[in-house]
Amino acid sequence: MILEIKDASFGYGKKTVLRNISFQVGFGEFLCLLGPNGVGKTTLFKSILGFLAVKSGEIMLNGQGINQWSKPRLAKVVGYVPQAHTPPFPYTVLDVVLMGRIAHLGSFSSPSREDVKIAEESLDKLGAYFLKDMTYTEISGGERQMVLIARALTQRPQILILDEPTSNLDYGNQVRVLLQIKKLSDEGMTVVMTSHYPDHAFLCTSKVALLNKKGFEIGTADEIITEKNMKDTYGINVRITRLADNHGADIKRCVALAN
Ligand SMILES: Nc1ncnc2c1ncn2[C@@H]1O[C@H](COP(=O)(O)OP(=O)(O)OP(=O)(O)O)[C@@H](O)[C@H]1O
Repeated sequence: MILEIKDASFGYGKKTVLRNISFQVGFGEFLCLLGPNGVGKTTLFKSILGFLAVKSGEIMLNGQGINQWSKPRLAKVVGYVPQAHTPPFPYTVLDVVLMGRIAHLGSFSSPSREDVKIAEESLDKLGAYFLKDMTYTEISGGERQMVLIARALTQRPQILILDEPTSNLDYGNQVRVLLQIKKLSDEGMTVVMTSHYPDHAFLCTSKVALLNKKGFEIGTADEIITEKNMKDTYGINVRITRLADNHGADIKRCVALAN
């Protein structure tokens, strides 16, 4: 799926949060959106999801403006992983993951055996199958995050939007989840996520967009994650270092300096 933002401005009522943003993410691309707290990352996502109208410009999916997409049609193709939340009812984990199939079910129909199989496979892919029969309100924040990602995978979307998908995860699960998402993008899914960690962008993404007071910039991780850009964006000194992985491939890392 191709997501295209054309000279769009975003905001609430009279308040404009982001101005004149343009970018494109295509089949199999994985875009990481970096930027400081409050810069407008979630606002951009709300607009892509159709929850918030753009103030000007256009958001297109496969060449068609999203205002021409019906809500049910959008719900089938766009998967969204919000920051972890606690629902008011004590559903089982499997029930929460099965909610990812809702857009594919007819009115009043219940999930089929195939739907349950897809939901179980999604949990399994993330190493979270053991949570299946637990009560969603009684698992940890990180476990809930895994369940929300499994719910989005169960939807089998064409584009996956993730708002800080690793924010509650331990060090190992952060890497496992990112590599799993990268696998989906390698298989052709379009992925857009936010992160507060430049290293996540180095690890798995094909494009990086940087939002800061100076504006908006997009390119490869190597082009965008520079010592100057990180200083301009986060106000801290960093050093970008290189090392080799177990196969000799080059990996970059962004290291914060104490001075
Ligand atoms: N419903 C709302 N009505 C008015 N202003 C809002 C609303 N939601 C967010 N904002 C404002 O829009 C700006 C951008 O907020 P947003 O949540 O998009 O930032 P963000 O980049 O996702 O931040 P974070 O990294 O902290 O999650 C902030 O100034 C915020 O106060």
